[in-house]
Amino acid sequence: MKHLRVPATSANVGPGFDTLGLAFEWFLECYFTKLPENGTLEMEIEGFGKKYIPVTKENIIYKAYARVFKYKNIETYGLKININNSVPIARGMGSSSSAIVMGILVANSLLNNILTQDELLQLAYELEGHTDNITAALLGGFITSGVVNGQVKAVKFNIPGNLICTLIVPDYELSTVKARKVLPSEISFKDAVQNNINTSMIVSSLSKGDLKLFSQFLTDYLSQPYRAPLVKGITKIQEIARDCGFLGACISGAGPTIILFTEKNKSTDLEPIKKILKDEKINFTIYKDINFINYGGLDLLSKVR
Ligand SMILES: Nc1ncnc2c1ncn2[C@@H]1O[C@H](COP(=O)(O)OP(=O)(O)O)[C@@H](O)[C@H]1O
Ligand SMILES: N[C@@H](CCOP(=O)(O)O)C(=O)O
Repeated sequence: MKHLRVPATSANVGPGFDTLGLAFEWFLECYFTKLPENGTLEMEIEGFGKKYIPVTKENIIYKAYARVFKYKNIETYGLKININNSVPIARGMGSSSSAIVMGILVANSLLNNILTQDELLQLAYELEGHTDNITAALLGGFITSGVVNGQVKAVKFNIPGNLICTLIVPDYELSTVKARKVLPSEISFKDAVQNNINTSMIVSSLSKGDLKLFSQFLTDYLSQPYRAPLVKGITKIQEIARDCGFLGACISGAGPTIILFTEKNKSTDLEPIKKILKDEKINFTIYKDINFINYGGLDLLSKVR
């Protein structure tokens, strides 16, 4: 069996809609091997989604796996795969991208690394539809990405060692498809300019490790104003996040998870934030002191026996 881990990810990082991503030290994990008969599948899932994620060829891990064989015009190898999913689903932590990247990397591994990094990125992007999560899941770190002439391009930066986060994961799901439907087709020039400024300052401050500067440019004018009604508590939490000792708060990916960026070893107070969530009548789980990683699924494949 081989063993693979693919990180969960947080897309957008405030204003960087569809272009910025961060990889968490938090994984979708699997053990897999080739079965003798082509086209067969034996799949088991533990963890989040165990009760409702299909263990059939409809599973997106398998769809991504099969896509690689189709792309290379090779008959799909039989697959036995045991999945352990600790990534909350439809919460804005990139679960679908981790699943797609896993399927592609499993296929690539069984095909003796037939694909280049560019091909891996390209196939993953075509299945997911946006580049921010899949690039972070594949390569890790802090990623800027985009598509030019149909081709995915990504630039990776190391994440400052003193940047960690706290995640507030509500008990309700919000699919990325639904959260994209509320976005407008146009925004004002003023908002576009401010978003432009904020995104470039997030990239430059994070790449230089200047967390103070980073904390001042997290406001998003592209998606958050329209998604706020779907992400309970976000506006009020953002207003008080810095007073509570955090660097700032934003929606993780398409939500509904709220990410509170934190400087390591700085004291923070979650109580006022919990009160806001309580007033909004939200059930949630808080994950404190989550680390980021500078490696991705591409680096995390190992042969265990
Ligand atoms: N481990 C997994 N295996 C198979 N499918 C998964 C897995 N994780 C997520 N998915 C699929 O991805 C969907 C959620 O994707 P999406 O709405 O983009 O939310 P997220 O923010 O979690 O990526 C789920 O409904 C499920 O179909
Ligand atoms: N840029 C996308 C990111 C979606 O991330 P997810 O973790 O919610 O899948 C968006 O904001 O729609």
